[in-house]
Amino acid sequence: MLESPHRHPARFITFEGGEGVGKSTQVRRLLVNLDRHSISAVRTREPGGTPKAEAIRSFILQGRSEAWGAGAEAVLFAAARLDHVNQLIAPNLAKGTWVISDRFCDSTRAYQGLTGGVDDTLIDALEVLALDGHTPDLTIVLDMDPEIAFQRVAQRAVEDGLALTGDRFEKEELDWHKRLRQNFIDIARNNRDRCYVISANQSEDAIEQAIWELVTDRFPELSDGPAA
Ligand SMILES: Nc1ncnc2c1ncn2[C@@H]1O[C@H](COP(=O)(O)OP(=O)(O)O)[C@@H](O)[C@H]1O
Ligand SMILES: Cc1cn([C@H]2C[C@H](O)[C@@H](COP(=O)(O)OP(=O)(O)O)O2)c(=O)[nH]c1=O
Repeated sequence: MLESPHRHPARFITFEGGEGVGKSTQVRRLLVNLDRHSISAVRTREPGGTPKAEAIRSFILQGRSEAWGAGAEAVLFAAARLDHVNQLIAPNLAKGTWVISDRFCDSTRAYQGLTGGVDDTLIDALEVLALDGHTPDLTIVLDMDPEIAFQRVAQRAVEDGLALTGDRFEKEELDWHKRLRQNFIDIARNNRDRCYVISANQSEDAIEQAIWELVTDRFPELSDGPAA
């Protein structure tokens, strides 16, 4: 494997959590901070990230797979992930570029597994298949009350003059989102070496700072300061 200019392997970081907790916002901010430290990084998302995976994303989020059930959907998310790993994640890491993904495998475990009732055995097997050894080096779980997250999303839609339509999963009831929140906490507890929970109920700047402290603590090569 090639190494980054800092002579450390490129890192793979994922963001997880419920709807509207600020994942995309913080992924963008992390990219800016990495750039300031001369780390080359790509931003990606799931489901999606490659043309084939984006095709699966549209199919699922438009609700066309809903009748197939959570098990088949878990397989579809994994099929998208397999392409994403093979075509984007692995090649970038191999050439020394960090990869920052807005959602990854923990979303399948939280949504289709713990919430959708798909058996752990299938979720585990799909994870082995799709990741092909590319377990994230760090997973940041953004955590907050879903009611507040929805208010943020609604507020922004009003400000932008947009209708609040919502995809398949955004249309679920509040209780469903509360269970989902707990699922992400449980996943983090079961993967303490990889997952860190950060409160998303803070200003964007405060969350960014908490994430940067975590990332620099985890990857000491970043503490060298910005490259000249
Ligand atoms: N810390 C924050 N405080 C207030 N609003 C926020 C914060 N972070 C993000 N937002 C706003 O909340 C909405 C959802 O954020 P977004 O990053 O798209 O979340 P996600 O990717 O988790 O769905 C956006 O309108 C965004 O501007
Ligand atoms: C990656 C992944 C996403 N999802 C769901 C979570 C979201 O509801 C949706 C992705 O839509 P997206 O618009 O990216 O949601 P958000 O902005 O909240 O991150 O797909 C799964 O159910 N399983 C998965 O494996």
